[in-house]
Amino acid sequence: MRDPILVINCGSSSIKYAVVSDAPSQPRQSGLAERLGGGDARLKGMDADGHEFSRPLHGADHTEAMAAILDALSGPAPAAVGHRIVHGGERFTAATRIDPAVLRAIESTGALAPLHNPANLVGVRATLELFPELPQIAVFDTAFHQSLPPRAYRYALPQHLYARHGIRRYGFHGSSHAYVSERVDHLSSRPHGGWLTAHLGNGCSTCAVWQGRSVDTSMGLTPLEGLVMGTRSGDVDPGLHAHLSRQLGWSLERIDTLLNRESGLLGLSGLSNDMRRLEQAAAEHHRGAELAIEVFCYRIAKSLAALSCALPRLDGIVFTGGIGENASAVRARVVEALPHFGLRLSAAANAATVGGQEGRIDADDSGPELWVIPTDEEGQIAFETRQLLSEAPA
Ligand SMILES: Nc1ncnc2c1ncn2[C@@H]1O[C@H](COP(=O)(O)OP(=O)(O)O)[C@@H](O)[C@H]1O
Ligand SMILES: CC(=O)OP(=O)(O)O
Ligand SMILES: [Mg+2]
Repeated sequence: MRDPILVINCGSSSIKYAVVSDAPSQPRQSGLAERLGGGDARLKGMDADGHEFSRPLHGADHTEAMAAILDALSGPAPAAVGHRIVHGGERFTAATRIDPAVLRAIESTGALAPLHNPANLVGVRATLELFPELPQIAVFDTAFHQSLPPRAYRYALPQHLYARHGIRRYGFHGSSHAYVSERVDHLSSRPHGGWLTAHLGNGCSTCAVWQGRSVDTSMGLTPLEGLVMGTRSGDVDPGLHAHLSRQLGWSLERIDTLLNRESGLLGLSGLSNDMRRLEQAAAEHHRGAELAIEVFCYRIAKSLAALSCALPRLDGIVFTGGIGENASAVRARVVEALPHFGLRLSAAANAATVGGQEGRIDADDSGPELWVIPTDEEGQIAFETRQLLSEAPA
């Protein structure tokens, strides 16, 4: 039996890890190294015995944080490692065992996910060095969306850009959308239905899922398209780039930094990319925070309404990710901004479903269902890792 699986989710400024066992009674060993590169970098987590720990990382970068994580692991040695890789391009349509050729291919798609793929590879290299004998599996954010039809994945650009350069919409957060859509199919009285899933974390995306398959999603060629995010703008007029370049003389690097790191909730509010901070500030009538939350919610509703066109029938909406699981006021505003969908939110259930609770938050059966389902990207990555290894034993 391939157990347990070490899952590494190496992000732009943090690394999450989990040791996922098939034995459900065990507490899951997991943790987070955050604020990497800063003086206040920390590693927090829970060990194999269920004890919580927190230690300073003293300005550690990704490589040093990976070493600290591998050092902190306790309990049985992992049997395999599953890595979250954000961009798999058109080449990777499913989880794939990592070898030198696969590593080179992931490197070459790095330009399409500059905040993510280079960081993902740091995690891969560190575990390859520490566990050279273990199978290492790449699980791609893009893979779940490979079922998109051409009408959803093609941009209205000349054909050769797609045919020769792979310029198309790919979609991301696939492990999260796959997990919550499968879970709602299991929990709901309307299985195998049409669901809209909203993953609202630091990165945010929506997805339309019909009978277990992704049929459209809000992110595109890169994880910048679509919703307003923590520091990413989401959709802007494509003419903005030329305008900034011609009128303000901005370089491509400057524009890229603006759209990926200085925009979104942070840019709109002028205060923070953190929804908790913005909710506090809005309660004290901070105008920027109020506007940032208003635009954030409206854009989610607009995206859900647009994606509903991809579904023959709408059975319900699922909220997930740090904001989707906790910010009940955001969920209420999104539902309010969709007045034509017959949604009926239960204010009491909505307020009570926070802090990792799973549950239905609609008032009755008269319209589409509303759900909060805490995501489990690590569990989904471990599941796909195990599945690949059982299909193709080492
Ligand atoms: N209790 C809460 N209320 C409102 N927002 C929250 C709460 N807890 C977490 N968040 C928000 O969730 C976001 C981070 O989501 P998360 O899914 O953890 O991010 P990541 O994409 O890094 O995994 C932040 O904006 C954070 O403020
Ligand atoms: C793809 C993406 O946006 O990922 P994250 O939410 O981890 O930044
Ligand atoms: Mg995330």
